[in-house]
Amino acid sequence: MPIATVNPATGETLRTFEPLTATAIERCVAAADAAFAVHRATSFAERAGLLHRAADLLEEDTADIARTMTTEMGKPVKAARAEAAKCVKAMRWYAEHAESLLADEHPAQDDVTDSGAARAVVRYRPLGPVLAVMPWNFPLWQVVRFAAPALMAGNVALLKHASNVPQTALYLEDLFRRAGFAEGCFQTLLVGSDAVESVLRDGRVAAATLTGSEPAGRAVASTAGDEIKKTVLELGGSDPYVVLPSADVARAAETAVTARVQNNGQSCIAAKRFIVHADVYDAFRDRFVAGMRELTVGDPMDEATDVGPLSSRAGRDDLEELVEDALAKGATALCGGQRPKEQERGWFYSPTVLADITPGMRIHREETFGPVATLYRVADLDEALALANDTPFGLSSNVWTRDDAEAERCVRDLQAGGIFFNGMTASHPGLPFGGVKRSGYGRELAGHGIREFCNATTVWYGPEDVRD
Ligand SMILES: NC(=O)c1ccc[n+]([C@@H]2O[C@H](COP(=O)([O-])OP(=O)(O)OC[C@H]3O[C@@H](n4cnc5c(N)ncnc54)[C@H](O)[C@@H]3O)[C@@H](O)[C@H]2O)c1
Ligand SMILES: O=CCCC(=O)O
Repeated sequence: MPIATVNPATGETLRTFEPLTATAIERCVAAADAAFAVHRATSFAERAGLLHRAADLLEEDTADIARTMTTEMGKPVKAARAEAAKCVKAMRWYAEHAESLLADEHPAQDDVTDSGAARAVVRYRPLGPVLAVMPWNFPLWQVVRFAAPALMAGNVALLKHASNVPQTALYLEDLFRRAGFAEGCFQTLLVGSDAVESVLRDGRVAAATLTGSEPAGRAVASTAGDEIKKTVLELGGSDPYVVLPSADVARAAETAVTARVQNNGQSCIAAKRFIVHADVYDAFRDRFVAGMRELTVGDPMDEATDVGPLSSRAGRDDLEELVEDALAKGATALCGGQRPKEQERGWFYSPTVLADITPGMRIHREETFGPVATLYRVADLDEALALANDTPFGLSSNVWTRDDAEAERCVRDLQAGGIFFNGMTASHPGLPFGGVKRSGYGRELAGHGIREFCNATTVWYGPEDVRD
């Protein structure tokens, strides 16, 4: 795929970029290695000062970078501004909390004594340059939620961003440089995915994080496995949204619309499969479908737009094929089910709700990356949980109930990295984020995220080395 800015609302190619040569990549890896030697020795206070400065600059740049994101991948510009604001918040959160999250740990004195030590501590030390392979869907946020903790821990970053968001990728490098991070601490490699393997095999690169699809995760994890390097994988999701009889159905249906179409439906943690108890099915369906029909689809630069185009022609075509397969096999489109007639250019798809889904349809098991919901009717909680777990993915999940026993049962049985009751899944700097099954492994955000790329080092002092 060429490295280019192609406006998904029009299909027009606006800028193209040459990928870095092998020599230029080598220079970047060498710069990362050199930067790590310096950055790892800085104090938490120094790093926090730099990250706060980056947050301030991003806050000032919000309107411009939001327009760049919208131009490159089509999200409504109001959502792009919200994404930038979330990045500012996460930068400040890690600037303020990293030192305490990575404070030395003190094992129980009994264990210290039993090990023969006078004292022992666990210290979190950085690993080195980390390669970040990132997707286009939240082109700032996906990078910042890795970079803020990584830089605070003393690591440095090499970013290989998705090929359709090169200007956002270059903006990020510039942002960290302007904030005062030393040359080489954060670099954008404008390269195709074919360059990832050799960078990851380089002995100076310590680890990799990938957010993206299952095939990309598999490719990066297998190279990293071969090199015995640490990875974190944040992959796809097909999150269930379960509505049970005790729920506030009106609120559940209203939230369901946002949960499905946020980011033009292209979010890993968007609710995708709506599993509704028979007692409240009709009421939920009618409100949900009405809400989906009311959405404004159109120019993502327009402040009134709810749903813009999909990020690429391939993305729109893949979604369309999933819907057509389902319709051919007996699904019913309660709304949408086709491209909107009003948009002649660009890669738009109408907000869609499909009912009468059966296991033989591709859409039952594959991720729908766009504004398409599948709706299921279930007889009881057992059936809801079985259906919720009948997916290769395990990212997050949503349950609407006011019954504590039902909620406890969901916490015990749902196979997912998150369970959100009476609301929709959303990430937050202070809450760990990640999945199980084919959604990947490892965690981002909170203390879990910052420790992923640290060497938890046991420091053991013998009896003759006693200090106060
Ligand atoms: N779990 C999460 O946090 C999360 C967040 C956002 C997106 N996603 C997932 O990402 C997918 C959509 O994003 P996308 O289309 O950008 O994904 P993608 O896998 O096509 O691309 C992601 C990144 O991986 C690179 N890549 C692709 N194939 C590669 C390979 N063989 N070797 C090395 N690098 C490779 C791409 O160039 C890009 O930088 C969806 O499945 C979505 O659910 C997951
Ligand atoms: O695509 C994944 C969404 C990530 C997030 O909202 O943190």
